[in-house]
Amino acid sequence: MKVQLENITLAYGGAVAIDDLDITVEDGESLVLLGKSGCGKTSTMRCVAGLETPTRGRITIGDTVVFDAERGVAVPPNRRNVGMVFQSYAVWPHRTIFQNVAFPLRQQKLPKDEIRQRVAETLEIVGLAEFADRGASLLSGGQMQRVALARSLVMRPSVLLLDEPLSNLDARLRDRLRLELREIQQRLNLTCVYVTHDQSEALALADRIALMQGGRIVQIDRPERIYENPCSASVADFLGVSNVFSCVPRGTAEGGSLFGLTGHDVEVLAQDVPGDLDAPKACIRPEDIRLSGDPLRDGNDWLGRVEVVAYQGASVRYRVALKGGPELDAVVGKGTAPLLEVGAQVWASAAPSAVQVLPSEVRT
Ligand SMILES: Nc1ncnc2c1ncn2[C@@H]1O[C@H](COP(=O)(O)OP(=O)(O)OP(=O)(O)O)[C@@H](O)[C@H]1O
Repeated sequence: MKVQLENITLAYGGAVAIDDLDITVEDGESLVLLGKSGCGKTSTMRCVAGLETPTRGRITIGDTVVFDAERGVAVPPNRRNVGMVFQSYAVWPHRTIFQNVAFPLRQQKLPKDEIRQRVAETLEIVGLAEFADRGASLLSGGQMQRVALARSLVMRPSVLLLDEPLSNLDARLRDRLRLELREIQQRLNLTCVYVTHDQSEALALADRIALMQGGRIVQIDRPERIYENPCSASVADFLGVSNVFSCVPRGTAEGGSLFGLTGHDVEVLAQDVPGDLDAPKACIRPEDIRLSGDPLRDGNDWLGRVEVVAYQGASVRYRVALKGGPELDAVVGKGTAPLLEVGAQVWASAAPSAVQVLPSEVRT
């Protein structure tokens, strides 16, 4: 079901945690709230669930207004039909998986047959069908999180809220469950709001990402668009663009605008730079840097020395100290170039279209 937040403001004492927020989550959409610790992600989610009372604004789920500060409407959490999954699993260890998942349906006093059928269906969805009678204390972290997910799904919620549900799991399991979650969300056409501070999780799970800073949304868009067109250097930095440099304009040159990197002798040529930028920064994604023995002569070529080589399996990550300039990160796909050694002299090159000159921050 569609979820709409209008002008939501939430203050704890005098401190504003959410500042006049407007978001619409479309029916069947997975919206990820992404941002640094303390930017207001969890508070936003708790407002939707009814666990916090905003100071101002209105929240609508489907056609029902569940909160309206002006009209004094505040539907209690248990009547909003909102499912929640947290970082801590909150699974009862002394009960079986079946009992854990059946619990909310028993609370609703549904007939036994219906409970059995709905729990079985839900365990099938999360891949735990054959574990129904197992004691929950015998489960791994990943299985526990699946039980927690099943316990929410079994209620057939209008919207599912997930707050860093994978952060207690090890990296491999997190990767696997991330894909499983996305598959379940898409198959069931679930409306989801997912909170994370992990940009790769956000990119993988979102139909749209809402990037939050200081209780406000600074950019909201599809993952590929927000990654390719961040609105500010701080958003680019947060999304993993590790080459972000302060710069000053040096006029135009053939093929674009020229910028000098502050504190260095290096210049960069960039395309499509908006005029009059406040505290401009040049941002270059590591995968857009090419390393080779010769200059490529298509815009930007900088001579450098390989300082660090980190083999990552599918790719190799290099740190290159530019002559007279800063260090650059470059990610080179497996098999696209011979492996370089620490100390090697290389040319680092980037097309002007790969250099984005952005304001340091955007005000909303
Ligand atoms: N119960 C509370 N009382 C007072 N201040 C709070 C309370 N809960 C949150 N805050 C403050 O509100 C702001 C937003 O917190 P929130 O938990 O929503 O951020 P977050 O983005 O989810 O962070 P994290 O990723 O660390 O969970 C923070 O400054 C936080 O310190």
